[in-house]
Amino acid sequence: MSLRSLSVRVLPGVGPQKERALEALGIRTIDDLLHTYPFRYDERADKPFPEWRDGDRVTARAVVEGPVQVRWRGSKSIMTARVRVDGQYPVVCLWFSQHYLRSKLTDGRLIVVTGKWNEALRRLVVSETSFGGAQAPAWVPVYRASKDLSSRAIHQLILKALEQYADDIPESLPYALVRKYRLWTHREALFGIHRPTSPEDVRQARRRLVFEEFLLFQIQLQWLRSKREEPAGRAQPVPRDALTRFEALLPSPMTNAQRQACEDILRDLERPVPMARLIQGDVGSGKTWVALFACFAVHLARGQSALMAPTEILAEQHARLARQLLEQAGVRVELLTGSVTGRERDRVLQGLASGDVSLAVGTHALLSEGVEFRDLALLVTDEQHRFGVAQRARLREKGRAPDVLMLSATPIPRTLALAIYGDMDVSVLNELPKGRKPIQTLAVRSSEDEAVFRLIRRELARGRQAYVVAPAIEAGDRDDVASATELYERVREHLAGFRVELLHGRMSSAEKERMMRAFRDGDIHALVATTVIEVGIDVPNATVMAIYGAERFGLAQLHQLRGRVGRGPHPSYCLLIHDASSEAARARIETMLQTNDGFEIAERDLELRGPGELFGLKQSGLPEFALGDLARDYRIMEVAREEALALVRRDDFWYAPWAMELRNALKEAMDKVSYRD
Ligand SMILES: Nc1ncnc2c1ncn2[C@@H]1O[C@H](COP(=O)(O)OP(=O)(O)OP(=O)(O)O)[C@@H](O)[C@H]1O
Repeated sequence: MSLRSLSVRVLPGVGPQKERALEALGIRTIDDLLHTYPFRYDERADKPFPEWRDGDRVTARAVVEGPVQVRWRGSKSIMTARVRVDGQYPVVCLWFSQHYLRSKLTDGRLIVVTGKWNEALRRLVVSETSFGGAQAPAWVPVYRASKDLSSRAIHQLILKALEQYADDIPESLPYALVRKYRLWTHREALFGIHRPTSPEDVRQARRRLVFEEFLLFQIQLQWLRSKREEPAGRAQPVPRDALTRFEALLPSPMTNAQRQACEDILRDLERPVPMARLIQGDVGSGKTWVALFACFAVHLARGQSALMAPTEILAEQHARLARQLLEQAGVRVELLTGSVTGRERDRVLQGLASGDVSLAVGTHALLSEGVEFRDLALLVTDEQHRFGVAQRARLREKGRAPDVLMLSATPIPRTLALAIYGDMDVSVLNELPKGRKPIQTLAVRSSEDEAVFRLIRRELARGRQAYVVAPAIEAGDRDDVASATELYERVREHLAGFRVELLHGRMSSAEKERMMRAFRDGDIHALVATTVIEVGIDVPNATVMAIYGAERFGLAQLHQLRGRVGRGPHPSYCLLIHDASSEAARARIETMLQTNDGFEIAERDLELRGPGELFGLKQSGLPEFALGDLARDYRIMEVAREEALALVRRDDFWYAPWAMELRNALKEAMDKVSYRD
């Protein structure tokens, strides 16, 4: 009999009413019940007596010092006894309706009592008693309850089900996995999570159940991915020495992380399935070089690449770098954006169609009508362009199932990357190029921002440039602009003699781009801006990032903004000007002062805010796990992913008996959750 089809009605004491109450909590079967997990455990602190406070729930070892008295109020009994706690403190214990314990409370007997301390009466109202010196369970699971069903009632039902059906709980994981990771069996884990005798029980039980949960999730992702890989791509004949030849073009050596990512890409290109790889890099870690290597390798294999940026100015920036590095090796690079028109556009289109252009750098314009490649083999895009089905179809028309490389400008914890992009392979750039000067981050109270201006003036006088970011305002654009304008006036006063400009969200994109260009070219000394400052903009001469209202920004945003400086040979500064009063705001600023590492910051962000909040992914299919926690359990996610990959690659996974229970669990999970494409 499968517990998945056994109704909770089989349990003694569950009639129609309880059945309905359980159903309201989503519990229909014994299997549902056993997999209803506690959301916390109430710890029974074993505090020494002098620390007991009125109302505390405490557990104590005590010796009975007689006399035991029982009084009756109607049908209810009240029993009291004098005991000595911890061998020293005399206390009166009180039991309601537990007179049946009387015969056990013999003089001099050691008992362990748990109850609530009443300071005024100096009495402990006992709810649980154990004998023989055994330790009472220290952790009591607490379940999400409803008004019809208390946590305690749910726990009782679960314990009954566990006792009655323990032998019918199947082992869902293949034995080899259970052994390899020394996991508890499914049955042991259920006992551990619902009836722990120590924190270690809960830890082991969780480890096993989270692994299983993540494994099921990853198998689904891998399965989706294998479907996606069905339309065969092609193996690209990249020469063995491609990486060496690329490195010879560079002004300085690649970081180890960059080289590793390039090797990952080479391996992908050589496989006949289309590449789907995400480059996860911290700000300034040099993602563009890696992307350009991929384009170069494809060029050597006689294919064409397209590199798509979210804005024209970023496309220009990439095109310039691509020309600098690759043209000397005979790679023809062209820029194609909305502003490229007329004869110039015709010339570029012709080059793409004939195959003379190996690398097209541009914006969305690359996808528009009339843009034809002779043989588009690689598409490099920004994370923001995560393609929908329609776009993918359009691309397929332009090339034959091209390889795809995606760049992510926001470091996110690896776990989350795996969870969100589990259908892609991930390379991480967690290392900055040598010779970067660390950015000095300082927190300044807004009333003391004179110091900020002193520092900016000093830097500008040295020929450097500065960004000043105006506070983000939730109320909307209008206030945003007003506050930015106000700040702009102040900055102008303080920086008299320098050229200061204002950039805000209500300017047209052409105006914004013009302004950014002027800043990039050094024609503007200080740029006051709302958060429209481009992600990814690379102005190595800028050395100050002053952020007003820093308490209102999220950690990821602060880190992105800070990443706009420290990109050249000069020492740089990030000034967080704030009026932080809330605990959370202070924690964010503190984190920024402590570390420059984007991945660490992302982890902290996740801890402080939770994944749903951080990425607004509630609707977009980031699954919510019953037990697993992406912030805490990322290692388990990594292992689960490897194992899932290995499993789905085995032909017999889909029919062999050893995987039957796992397939059943998978089917159940698939029925419950639906994923985005
Ligand atoms: N290994 C390296 N050694 C020295 N300089 C490098 C190296 N790799 C990249 N650079 C340079 O570092 C700067 C930052 O690189 P890039 O713009 O690719 O960063 P990024 O990873 O895209 O970061 P962001 O997301 O902050 O824009 C560029 O000027 C680039 O030429």
